Amino acid sequence: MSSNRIYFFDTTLRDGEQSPGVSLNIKEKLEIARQLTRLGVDVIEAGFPIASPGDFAAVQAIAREIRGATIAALARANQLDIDRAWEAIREAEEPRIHTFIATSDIHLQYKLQKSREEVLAQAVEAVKYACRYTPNVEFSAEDAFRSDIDYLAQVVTAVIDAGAKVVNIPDTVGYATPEEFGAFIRELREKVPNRDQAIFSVHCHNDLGLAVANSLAAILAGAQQVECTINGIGERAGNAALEEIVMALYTRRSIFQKEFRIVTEEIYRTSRLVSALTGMKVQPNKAVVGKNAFAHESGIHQDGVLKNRATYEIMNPELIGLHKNTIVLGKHSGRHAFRDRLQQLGYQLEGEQLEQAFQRFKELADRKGEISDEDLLVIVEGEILRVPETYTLEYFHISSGSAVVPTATVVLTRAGERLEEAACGDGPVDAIYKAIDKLTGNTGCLVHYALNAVTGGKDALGEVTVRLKDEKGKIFVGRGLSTDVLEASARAYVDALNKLEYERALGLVNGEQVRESV
Ligand SMILES: CC(=O)SCCNC(=O)CCNC(=O)[C@H](O)C(C)(C)COP(=O)(O)OP(=O)(O)OC[C@H]1O[C@@H](n2cnc3c(N)ncnc32)[C@H](O)[C@@H]1OP(=O)(O)O
Ligand SMILES: CC(C)C(=O)C(=O)O
Repeated sequence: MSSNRIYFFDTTLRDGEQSPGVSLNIKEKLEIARQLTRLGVDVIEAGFPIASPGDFAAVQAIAREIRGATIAALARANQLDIDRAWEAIREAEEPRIHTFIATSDIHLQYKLQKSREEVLAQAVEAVKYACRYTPNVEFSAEDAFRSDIDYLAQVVTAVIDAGAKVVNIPDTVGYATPEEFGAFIRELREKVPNRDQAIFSVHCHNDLGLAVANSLAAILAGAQQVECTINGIGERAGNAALEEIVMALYTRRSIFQKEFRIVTEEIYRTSRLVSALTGMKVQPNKAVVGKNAFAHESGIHQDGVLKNRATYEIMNPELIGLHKNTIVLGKHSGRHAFRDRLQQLGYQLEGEQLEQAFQRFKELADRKGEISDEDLLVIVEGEILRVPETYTLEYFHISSGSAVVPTATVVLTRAGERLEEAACGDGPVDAIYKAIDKLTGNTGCLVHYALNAVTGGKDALGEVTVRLKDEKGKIFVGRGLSTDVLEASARAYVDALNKLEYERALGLVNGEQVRESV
């Protein structure tokens, strides 16, 4: 283990999925795990297997398929959680059990209702128990930063003695400031006599917008692993954003002098994929991956960049995988040019997937003319993420205006059967959704609807993201893309329903039996 090496522990699929309104199915989780592997993360925290049969199945599928990264599963400090975590990850190339318990007095008193002695004993017991399955055990002291540092040091020393190979020090509620957190990690390390027998890790939340700054301060203070998520998604205000930590380490390498194995050129693609699948848009001014991160709007800046990029750019956009392209793709382009551009964008589509994406590209090019890389990415992501279609949108007709009740007629096919219904609504989208509900018998409710223009101009593609909540509260994200926003809205809704049907078919909705194959 090089002392200069920083290990990236990605928890997009666990803490990231704890973002309100986010729910990923197995196919989506696998797709993200594959991309995280290409990105070069050291550890993928695939989920919390005890949480639900769906979580268990997703962690197991990732453990079975992914090679080249450690696969971690979260478990509370008890035998049932640890057994379940191990069962899910046992087939991984490099499995890791990640067990945790809180160490702050506020958590002990109110949440766990246990004394310090009891929690210390439970932490040690859990680590010893997990070590019966694998030597690769990580222990997290939840709410570590608000814990008494001498007690925390006692717990950390004891779990290392019990066999933990990684000890994680979270700022669970994002309370720390960088100077404080750096000093905290430094002091803690000094107070732990067996510190050299484990990797020290940090896990920072972003409640005060300081998660990345705190993670970097911890690295300077001796932390060797950082836990983070793509686009910084996660519980409440989110986690430290992986892409920001990586680019800070790279761009300011004279300060940090750290090595890591992240392939920076995969950052942009990973960010897009996670945003597309979770339905969580990246804000335009977000560092590194925001739409405006490399855009220069004002004259003085443009003049400077034209003369020398370094005047206003501290990072080369190509470093994160953002390429400018001069070849125009449009309705006269063929499969070779299409496939070639996809390869440049990092997608290797073959066979049926390539054909479907190509057909979709042609349909859009017919309506839109020039297709940009942004448009292409949306098409490809849609294709990769497509679940088997229970319902296919064939046709819809809208009657709407300022003085009429909006009415929609929708035609879907289900297993070759043509289904037709009409409904009125508060607006045209509402009317379409009511007609689809009648056709499919959907009783879930729409909890989120967002319309986003993929590129600029009046022929911009409209991308609609919806979140549909079923009777048990499970969320299904659907996406639709079209130059016509009503069509994009209809497609997004049908996509969400198809995902719901897909999970039902797998037996993962409402805690039913889990089927073996995914
Ligand atoms: C900081 C973090 O991000 S931690 C991870 C948070 N993630 C999640 O919670 C994922 C989703 N969670 C779930 O699906 C559920 O909460 C489950 C399945 C894990 C547990 O569900 P339930 O058994 O119904 O318990 P519930 O969530 O209501 O309460 C948590 C219980 O775990 C206990 N607990 C909390 N943390 C720990 C821990 N690290 N070790 C042991 N016990 C713990 C609590 O004290 C409480 O116990 P009690 O029932 O004796 O009061
Ligand atoms: C379980 C731990 C690592 C966590 O998510 C936190 O403390 O925020």
